[in-house]
Amino acid sequence: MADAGQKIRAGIFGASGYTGAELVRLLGQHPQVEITALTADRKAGQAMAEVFPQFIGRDLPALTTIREVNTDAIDVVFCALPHGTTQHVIADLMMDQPSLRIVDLSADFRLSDVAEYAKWYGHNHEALDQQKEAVYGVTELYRDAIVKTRLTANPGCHSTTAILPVVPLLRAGLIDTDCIVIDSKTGMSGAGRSASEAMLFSEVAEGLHAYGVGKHRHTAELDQEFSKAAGHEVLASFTPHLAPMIRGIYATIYLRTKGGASAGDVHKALADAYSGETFVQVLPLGQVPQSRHVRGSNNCQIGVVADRVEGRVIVISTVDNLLKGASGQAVQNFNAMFGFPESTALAISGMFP
Ligand SMILES: NC(=O)C1=CN([C@@H]2O[C@H](COP(=O)(O)OP(=O)(O)OC[C@H]3O[C@@H](n4cnc5c(N)ncnc54)[C@H](OP(=O)(O)O)[C@@H]3O)[C@@H](O)[C@H]2O)C=CC1
Ligand SMILES: CC(=O)N[C@@H](CCC(=O)OP(=O)(O)O)C(=O)O
Repeated sequence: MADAGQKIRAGIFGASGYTGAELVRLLGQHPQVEITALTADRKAGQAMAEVFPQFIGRDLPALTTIREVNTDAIDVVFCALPHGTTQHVIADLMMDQPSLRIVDLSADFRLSDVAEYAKWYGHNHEALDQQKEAVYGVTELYRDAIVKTRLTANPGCHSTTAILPVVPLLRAGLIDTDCIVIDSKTGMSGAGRSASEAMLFSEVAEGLHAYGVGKHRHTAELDQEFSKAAGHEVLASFTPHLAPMIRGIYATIYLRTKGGASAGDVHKALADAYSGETFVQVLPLGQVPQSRHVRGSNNCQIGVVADRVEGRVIVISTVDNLLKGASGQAVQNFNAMFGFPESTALAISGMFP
C-alpha cells in the first residue's frame, strides 16, 4: 500500500505512440502520480505537445531516449514499446533497479512458456529470469498476484476481450472445450502509430477483412489462459478482422454448452463472476453490447444470447483497445500494484455518441 499523499514517479517508455499518449492522458488525472519521464525513439528531443497537440498546456517532461532517463527518479515504468525490443529494455531495468515496478504493454512477457513465445514471435526469448517473475495482467483474474509482482504483462487487446467472458465459463465447466470459436474485430489504432500502408484510410475505409487467419499471435495467449482455466489443453479457433473504426475490439464468441446448460446458466455464471467488478459489465440476458458504448472507457461489456440451435450460446464482448485493451488496464494494474483503488483515474464512462 502506498503512503497517503505520496506521489508515485512514473516513466512512460514509448510515450510518442498511441498507447503511450493514452497513458499520459489517463495518468494526468491520477492524483497520486507524477509523470517524470517520457521516452520516444525517432521523436526523442521533441516536446510531447509537439507530437500530440492535445497536450498543449500540460506541464510534461520532454521526450528523451531511454538511455537518458534517470531511473533513480522513477518508481514505475509503463513500457509501451514494440515486442522484441521490450524484453531487453525491461531486463536491463530490472537488473539495474531492483525496486522499480513495471507494467509492460507489449507481448514480450505474456507467455510463460518461452518455447511458445519463440514459435509465435519468431525469435527466442532472451530475458528468461525476468519472464519467470511476470504475472499475466487480466486484472480481474490475477489481481492477487498482480498486487505482489514487480512485472505485470498487460494482455493483448483481442485476448482481453475473449478471455474475460470465456475463462469463468471454463472454470465453471459450463462449456465444451472442443468448440470455442472467436470472431474478433479491431479498430485501426490497434496497429499503433507507426503502422504500414495497409492501415491507410483508403485501404481500410468501407471494407472489412480478416488478417492473421489461423496464425495470429494472440492465439497463444488464448491457448495459455483457456488451458489453465480448464485444467487441460484447450485450442480455440480465433480470427481477427480489421474494421474501419479508430478504436474498439468486438468479439462474437460461439460456444457449445455442457450438461444441458442454458444461455441463462451461462449468463448467471458470468454475472456472478463479475458481480463485484467495476469494469466488467454483464448486460441483461439477450442484450447485445456495442463498441461505441465502451469507447473511451476502461469497461468491457458482455452480452449473452441464446442460439436457436439447441446447446449453443453466443457471447459478445467488447472493449476499447486503447483502454481495457491496453493503457486503461495498465493503469488498473498499476493501481492494484501500488494499493490505490483500481478505478483511480479510470472512472470514465464510454464516449457516446
Ligand atoms: N495499439 C493498441 O491498441 C495496443 C498495443 N499494444 C502493444 O503496446 C505496445 C505499444 O503499442 P502502440 O502504442 O500501439 O505503438 P506505436 O507504434 O504507436 O508506438 C511505439 C512507441 O515505441 C517507440 N519505439 C519504437 N521503436 C523503438 C525502439 N527501438 N526503441 C525505443 N523506442 C521505440 C516509438 O517511438 P517513436 O514514435 O519516436 O518512433 C513510440 O513511442 C506494442 O508492444 C503493442 O503491441 C497492446 C495492446 C493494444
Ligand atoms: C489492428 C492490429 O494490427 N492490431 C494488433 C493488436 C494490438 C495488440 O494487442 O498488440 P500486441 O499483442 O502486439 O501487443 C494486431 O493484431 O497485431
